[in-house]
Amino acid sequence: MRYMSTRGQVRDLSFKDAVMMGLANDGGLLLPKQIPAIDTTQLAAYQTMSYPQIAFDIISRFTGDDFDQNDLRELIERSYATFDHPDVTPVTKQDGVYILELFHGPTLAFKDVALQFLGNLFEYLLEERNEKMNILGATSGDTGSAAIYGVRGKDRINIFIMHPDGKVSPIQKLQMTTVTDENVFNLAIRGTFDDGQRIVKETFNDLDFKANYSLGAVNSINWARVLAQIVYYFYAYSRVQPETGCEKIDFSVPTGNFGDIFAGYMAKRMGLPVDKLILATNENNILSRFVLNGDYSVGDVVETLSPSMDIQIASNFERYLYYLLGEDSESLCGLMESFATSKSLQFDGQLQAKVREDFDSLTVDKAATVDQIRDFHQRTGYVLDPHTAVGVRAGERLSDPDVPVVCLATAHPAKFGDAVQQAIGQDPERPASLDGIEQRDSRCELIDAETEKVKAYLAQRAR
Ligand SMILES: N[C@@H](CCOP(=O)(O)O)C(=O)O
Repeated sequence: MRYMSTRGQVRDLSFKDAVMMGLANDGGLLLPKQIPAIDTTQLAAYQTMSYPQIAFDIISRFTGDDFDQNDLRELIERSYATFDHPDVTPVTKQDGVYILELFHGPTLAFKDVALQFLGNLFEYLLEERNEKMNILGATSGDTGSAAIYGVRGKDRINIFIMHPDGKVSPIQKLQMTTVTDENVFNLAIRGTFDDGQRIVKETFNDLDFKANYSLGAVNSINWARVLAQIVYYFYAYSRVQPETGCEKIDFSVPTGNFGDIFAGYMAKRMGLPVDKLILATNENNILSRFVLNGDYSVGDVVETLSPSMDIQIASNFERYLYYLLGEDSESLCGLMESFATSKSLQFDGQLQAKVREDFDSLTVDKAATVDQIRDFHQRTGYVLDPHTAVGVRAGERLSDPDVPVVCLATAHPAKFGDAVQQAIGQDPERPASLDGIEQRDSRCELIDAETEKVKAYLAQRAR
């Protein structure tokens, strides 16, 4: 199994090197050269396998022979032992829709599924290579704490996480800033998540800086993030298919940075019988406009009730474009260059039709999000977080009545108490991990959204 960049200049990496490289050194994103296929016999076998067993089966198809398989199995088991549910990502049926609960990890969001794994993977690879790493990441709310929990206290790693000041929920902020381990640095940037993501990319694209400070990536620009997220699509299918008897399945995915839904797209390419991937967005609906009209043009970031999706430029979109353009790096580079200056891409009817073979989409605004949380709670007693509400709204509106729909529950409602309170007039139940969080010590620095300032900050505190 070898890896190459969407932009064609990085051509032949091992899995381990791809994980360590994060963003490809030519500015593109890394992808496996071949996509392993999972056949119907294996799909059936998953029905009696646990989450970690399925995870091992899938992940090991992407790691190649130089990864000791016993070590990999142990690493995966350890990563999911931190979840508070025996099924890791349980599926529950509520009023006709299946909810895939991805929020049973330490920081109550789907990001834990990949970042518990990636934290352990980094530790393992750094030990093996006798190296150190400085992680630089950007978050709109959930990746930050999940990444911090994935690597806190780890010997060879320092982590620097930027979040947009004042634009994440109070609990999201506390989950990051109350981790005061020596290796954790929180930066509140004066800007948006897109500024943070731009700073990450500009810093990684300075190849001398990247090498001098051994930069590591925890955002979904890192292939290992996408890989670990592919697993739960197969897991959900293995639990829902036997119950419904239906061969096909729809997934509805609250979408911001396009990493989660891209993992679903990869699962489909591997052979998972996905009928439709429903891309659910809030008012920051650049991806929805792309799916419905071929219009990928950047607007201003709007603050919504689902802050983790307050994103305009979705980094994994490039991975999808690579496939959409027939794996043609040259055309992709042309498009990315033109996007860098114009901030807009328009796709013709033929490409739009190709997109619609896999995706459908709906924009769910603030009022509809509140209405969805309230209405769903009245119908089922189940409390949705605002991101999941966006996904469930889209799933209920767009799925085919003959095809079961699985909605990805990306975060626990307790992370977004204000939105829930607004919708149902009561606070969501609080998991024990949040007990006393407001009283804990916290540490965070405010900084301008300028790449050079962030680089200087990191350089002074690097391992
Ligand atoms: N929604 C994310 C934004 C970063 O996305 P990632 O998947 O690339 O880490 C967040 O909550 O931080």
